[in-house]
Amino acid sequence: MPVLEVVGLRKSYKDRLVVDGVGFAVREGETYGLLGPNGAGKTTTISMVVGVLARDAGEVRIAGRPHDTAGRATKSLIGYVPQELAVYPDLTARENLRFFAGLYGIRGSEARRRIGEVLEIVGLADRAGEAAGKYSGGMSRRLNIGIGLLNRPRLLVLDEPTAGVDPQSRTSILDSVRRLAGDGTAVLYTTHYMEEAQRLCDRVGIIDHGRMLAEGRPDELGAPDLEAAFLQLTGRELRD
Ligand SMILES: Nc1ncnc2c1ncn2[C@@H]1O[C@H](COP(=O)(O)OP(=O)(O)OP(=O)(O)O)[C@@H](O)[C@H]1O
Repeated sequence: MPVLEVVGLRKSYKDRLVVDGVGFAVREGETYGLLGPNGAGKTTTISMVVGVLARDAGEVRIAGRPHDTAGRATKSLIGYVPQELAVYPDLTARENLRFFAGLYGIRGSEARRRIGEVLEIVGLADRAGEAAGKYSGGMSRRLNIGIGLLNRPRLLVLDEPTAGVDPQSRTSILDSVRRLAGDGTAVLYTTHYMEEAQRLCDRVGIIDHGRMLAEGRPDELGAPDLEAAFLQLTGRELRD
């Protein structure tokens, strides 16, 4: 059974249909990339998947159970890292993690253990005592991912985790994703970077104008590489 199953997702803003019948599944240990140009509907899709945005139609199942915005049981299986950073600049990385662990109801020695694990995974263990406001953009992004990992999610959802970060943080983020997937976490992420998706993703879905145009392993999409597949499918380069 997939960790995530999405069927027939639909969303309109006023009269504009921005997500139009999107469906896909992500299995345990699988990294699934949702690819598409600006405005394709990626963020809207994953916002509905995690439940921060109400859907007009469609179904989301997590580990076989229906996921609705009030469903605590399925919510606790998801780690969500949005595009915008959500860390407190005056707190250290460790203090940020402690604060967010508290929100998840993780306290005391369990919180300490979990925070230690997370800092290790995102490669910030040796900088954990520094104020988050002093971090580079890439380090802040890694801290944000760490927050999404505190509850040991079975599904990790990342919105453009490597956009605009320095090469070192990018490598670190991709290593973290590989390691988490290796441990069985299902990873759903969006990216603009085709070459990155080609290397990292077990499967990708190409989305444009709110529709899923193609889906499969990067080498299955019938073009020399993802960049070419994208151009064939949409008639456009990825970044217009
Ligand atoms: N709150 C909103 N109200 C009205 N329109 C919206 C709203 N949020 C998004 N849209 C529109 O819906 C479409 C899909 O947006 P979305 O953010 O999902 O795209 P995206 O693929 O994630 O793009 P990007 O790569 O730029 O983040 C866009 O045309 C956007 O302008």
